[in-house]
Amino acid sequence: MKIIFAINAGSSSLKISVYLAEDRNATPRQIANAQISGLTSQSTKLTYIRGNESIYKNHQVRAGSQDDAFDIILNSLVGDENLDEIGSKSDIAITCHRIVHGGKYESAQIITKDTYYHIQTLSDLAPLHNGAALGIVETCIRKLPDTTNIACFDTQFHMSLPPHVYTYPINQERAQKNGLRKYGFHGLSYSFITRSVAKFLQKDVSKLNIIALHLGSGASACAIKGGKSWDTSMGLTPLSGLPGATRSGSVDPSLVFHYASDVGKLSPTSTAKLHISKAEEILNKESGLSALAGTTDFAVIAGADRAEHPQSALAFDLFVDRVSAFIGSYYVSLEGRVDALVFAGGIGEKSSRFRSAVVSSTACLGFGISDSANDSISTEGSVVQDISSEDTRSKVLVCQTDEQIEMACMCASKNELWD
Ligand SMILES: Nc1ncnc2c1ncn2[C@@H]1O[C@H](COP(=O)(O)OP(=O)(O)O)[C@@H](O)[C@H]1O
Ligand SMILES: CC(=O)OP(=O)(O)O
Ligand SMILES: [Mg+2]
Repeated sequence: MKIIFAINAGSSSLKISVYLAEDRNATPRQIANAQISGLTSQSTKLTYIRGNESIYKNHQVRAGSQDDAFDIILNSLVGDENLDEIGSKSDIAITCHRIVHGGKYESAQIITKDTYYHIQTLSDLAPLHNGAALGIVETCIRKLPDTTNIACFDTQFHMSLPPHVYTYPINQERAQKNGLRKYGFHGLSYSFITRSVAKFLQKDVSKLNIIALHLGSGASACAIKGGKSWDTSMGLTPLSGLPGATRSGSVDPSLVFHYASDVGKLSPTSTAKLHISKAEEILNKESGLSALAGTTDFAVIAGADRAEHPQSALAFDLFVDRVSAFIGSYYVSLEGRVDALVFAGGIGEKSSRFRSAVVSSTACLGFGISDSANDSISTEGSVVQDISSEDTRSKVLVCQTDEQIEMACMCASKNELWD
């Protein structure tokens, strides 16, 4: 029996789930889940569930960074006298970390000095993520000396992208030398979505074709063909593709040169560990929905009165337009053989208004939803919920994605951790 900590440092949230793993063949059982959300907004909130009991729901806390959030959650979990399975920090046998950029790693890696330094060299390619996640890895090495740290990569699921999709039309010698290609992210989520939707539709994973949308603070789309990633909207870094809470998504690459005279300089928040230019800072942290609507909270954007808040209406319409364009593109690249369109991530799971707008703008592809099913999605309900209308050509589903259980399963099945 082992206790597994699964840590998911997103760009606006920190989510930690705790599992008990009986042996390498059993699915780890969740015993607690804690998350701090709103790290890019003024109000950070803690939600903590032990077993089936809600201990805190949207409880205001002060956390300015992923590091602060980690300290709060670790203290809540280890300090909880009623969480019987954890007597002390040394009970935590395995800690898995979601590392957004894993370069060419094809499987989860036990974190040694070498893997740590390699992941650090990739930090410039995931400026909102790798550095923050490595900060938490360092804290775990210091505060949980008995745990084995494992890196689980967002990029792994996309290793199946075909060459004509992952190649950029640039000098190929330079591309290969510098690893300049489409990597794709949110892979732990897409891997979970693929397994869960195949089970829901009672289809063999290897025969499943879906268009999946992971729409959170970072947003991406993925065409999944025969259960494998076939195309995805993020690229070398998580900046390209769809706009995010603070990210521009794809823009004309020349825009950077027209923005301001000093965009090529290092930004003031650049450090010895992370070299981020002013241009990268603007496009990653000062753009996206927040630049248009003045908030990163999509519930506020979707709920705003269109006449009174035209900026929110613009942000909403622009996001619908960009998401719909990827659905159209992926529908074609899957040759119209699409079992389901799947919504996931904070926005995909919680905004019925957004799902409705996207499905109506892609109705020409045969997608249709039932308004009553769409309005009654419950985040406490089943993992996959069906919102399709009777006459839809492909199913339209909502999946409560879970990157933490994906990591816990990946790690629990590693033989070397049980020997
Ligand atoms: N009730 C809601 N309606 C619409 N959007 C929501 C709601 N609650 C949260 N969100 C959006 O979900 C996003 C967070 O999604 P999540 O996938 O948890 O983020 P992260 O990218 O940090 O992992 C926030 O940017 C917020 O705008
Ligand atoms: C890759 C990425 O953008 O992740 P998140 O949405 O969790 O910030
Ligand atoms: Mg996320």
